[in-house]
Amino acid sequence: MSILIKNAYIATMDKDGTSEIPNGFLLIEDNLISQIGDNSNGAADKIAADKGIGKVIDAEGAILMPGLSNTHTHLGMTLLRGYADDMALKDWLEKQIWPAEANLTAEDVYWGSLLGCLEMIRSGTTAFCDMYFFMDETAKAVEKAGIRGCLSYGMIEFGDAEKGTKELAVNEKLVSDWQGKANGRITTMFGPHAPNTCSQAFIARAKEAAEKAGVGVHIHVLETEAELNYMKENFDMCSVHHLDAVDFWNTSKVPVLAAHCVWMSDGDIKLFAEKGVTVSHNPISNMKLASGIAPIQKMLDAGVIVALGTDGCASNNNLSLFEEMKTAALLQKVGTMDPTALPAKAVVEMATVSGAQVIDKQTGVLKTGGKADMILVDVNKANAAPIFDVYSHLVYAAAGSDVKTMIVDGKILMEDYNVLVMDEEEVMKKAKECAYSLAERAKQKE
Ligand SMILES: O=c1[nH]cnc2c1ncn2[C@@H]1O[C@H](CO)[C@@H](O)[C@H]1O
Ligand SMILES: [Zn+2]
Repeated sequence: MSILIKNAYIATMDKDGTSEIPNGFLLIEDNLISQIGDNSNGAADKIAADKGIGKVIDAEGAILMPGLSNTHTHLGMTLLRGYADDMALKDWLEKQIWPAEANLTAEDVYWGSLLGCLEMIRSGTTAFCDMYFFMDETAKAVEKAGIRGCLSYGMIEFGDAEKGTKELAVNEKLVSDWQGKANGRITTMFGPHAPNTCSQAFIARAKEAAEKAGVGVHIHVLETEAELNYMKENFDMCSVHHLDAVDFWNTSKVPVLAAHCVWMSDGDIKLFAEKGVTVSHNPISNMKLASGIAPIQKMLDAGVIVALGTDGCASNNNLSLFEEMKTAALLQKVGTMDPTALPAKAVVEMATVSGAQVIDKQTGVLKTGGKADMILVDVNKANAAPIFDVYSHLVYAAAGSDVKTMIVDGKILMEDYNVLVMDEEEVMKKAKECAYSLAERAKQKE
């Protein structure tokens, strides 16, 4: 189906082309953007008539921009939203989250993932990178929801080689079953959990498997000072250098996605810049668990690719990248005591272009030939009057709930606030049932 969007304020996020078109149009044919341009001379209506376009969206009063990419999630954790708060990472995982997760079923993860997809559609996220369990279920949810998902299985090996072999087999099956499915909307990665929950040898095996399969790797790294201290005590070096010793950060064959990266030294940052690692910055989770402030401005200055992520819903507690963008900017300013740190446009780039680097390089900007993944942000709202600068509006004043329309891979998933791909009431009902029953089962086992 062809779709023509007209009268939009377009923020293309394309560094090589026109970055803003105040009265623009965009034409989608199949799943690709076939034309984008100025509409002040009424070009759109002529195209619609000439081509006999059936679907025309009048985007007067809306910003048209690339969809946002959430580069670090544990989607099934929507069920644990608010399950355990106000704790440090180690206690939070060991005393609350892992015992609860031990009771998870495939059905739980399906409804939790679908709820996550719904929340992402409603807040402008068209693509995400996930690391969790029962990933077939998340894949099915992504297939149904119509968004883009880059899925990894969270492998935790705890230095047990036999367990490691089993974990790798699970992730390998995910890759062989789902890579490229749903017209390429589903891609996969290997997900060794973290340098303090997996051995160096195991993480090296995971990287090898990823390179063999031609897919990326997704890992937590230097999230807490406790991890840094643990690595120093046991290996006399930080996580980054410990894994560099097995060439883990080499991105010449496959992308490497590192979540959190709070406790990075200047040397670590230089290494990530040279290697081309993508960092997923999760400011809200890092603040909530009091993990610290990642040196993002330093990373950007050094040339590191930095994207944004929410982390799981149990440490955030939502999936809104609009909140994440604002928090990223504010936290960096107060952390460096420099109000010029992480300006608005740089933050929007993190959430769009930079995130797309590891998910699908044909997305993340609006340009001819690119895949048609985009959103309309409603600016016919009190919090959007006036707008002097589109990036300032998106980062400091807008909210996820201002997103009114979403198109992914040329298909409309939400139009004028109506979600077209699932029964919202049913998804919320089932997810709540799963969540309360999971909590009940976890409590009984205590
Ligand atoms: O911020 C975090 N740091 C480390 N682990 C996390 C965080 N959030 C969630 N998980 C845990 O990572 C595993 C994913 O497969 C899950 O056990 C999830 O609870
Ligand atoms: Zn995480």
